[in-house]
Amino acid sequence: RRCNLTACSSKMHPMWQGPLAVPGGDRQSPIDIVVRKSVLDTELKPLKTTYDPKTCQQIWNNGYSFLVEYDDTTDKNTLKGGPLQDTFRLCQFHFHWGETNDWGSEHTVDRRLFPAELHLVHWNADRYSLFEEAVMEDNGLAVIGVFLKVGKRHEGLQKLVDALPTIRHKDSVVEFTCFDPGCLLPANTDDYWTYHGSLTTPPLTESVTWIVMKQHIEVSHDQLAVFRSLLFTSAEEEVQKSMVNNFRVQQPLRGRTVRSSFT
Ligand SMILES: NS(=O)(=O)c1ccc2oc(NC(=O)c3ccccc3)nc2c1
Ligand SMILES: [Zn+2]
Repeated sequence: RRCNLTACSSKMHPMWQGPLAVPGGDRQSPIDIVVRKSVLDTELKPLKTTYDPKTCQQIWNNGYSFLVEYDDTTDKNTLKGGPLQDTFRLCQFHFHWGETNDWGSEHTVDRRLFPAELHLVHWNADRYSLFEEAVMEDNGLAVIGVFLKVGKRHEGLQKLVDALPTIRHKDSVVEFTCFDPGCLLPANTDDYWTYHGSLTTPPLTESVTWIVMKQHIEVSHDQLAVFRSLLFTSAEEEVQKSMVNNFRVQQPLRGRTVRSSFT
């Protein structure tokens, strides 16, 4: 079970002890997806992703998670279809995880926790010219969420895992090329839930169309353990803090409907 709020908040990074909800925020993320309350929408199309591994640029520790960043100045990495009317460009992907395999995901499904969650962050390139503009608009961003379970080793993830010890501290950056983010998607991307929400870390802006995959991916215990070897703190800080429990607690649904692309 996810630790109760007090236990979590004592262990959680200060950032997550901050505002649990944005004042007046009525579409905050993450949420618990109550499967039997989700509504089938037959208009929802299959997702269409096109990613070019050559546009991968760097991997860095931003003090909340580690990010793999892509060149988003062209239409080489796009997300279309699903609930989206426009073409969205991938700018980065990152993860959230716990200190143990018992919790770590941001979204939950019928209160079920996963040890980690992948977020592929895209912005609406049909209407805006930069992420920074799109992040302020209610149809500006689309984030694909993929749950991770502990099981067999994920071969595609290993190249990324091997780079983590080189970015242990906050603000460390290394060049990272030729990585296909598509290898982190589950085999079935036709089955997903979608709802209107927000970024789950500051600035918490309510500009995200969330697309949460029903099918999870598997990574090995050892691969996930390397995530936990990262640090929230920069090299200069005297007290080093392990980067774990970098998830936000679930937010009120506030009457929103979660749609499903499947029955
Ligand atoms: N956990 S989350 O909701 O997916 C989430 C939360 C907070 C985020 O801030 C950013 N910023 C950029 O990607 C960015 C990209 C390009 C330039 C500047 C910023 N992405 C986020 C995703
Ligand atoms: Zn995230």
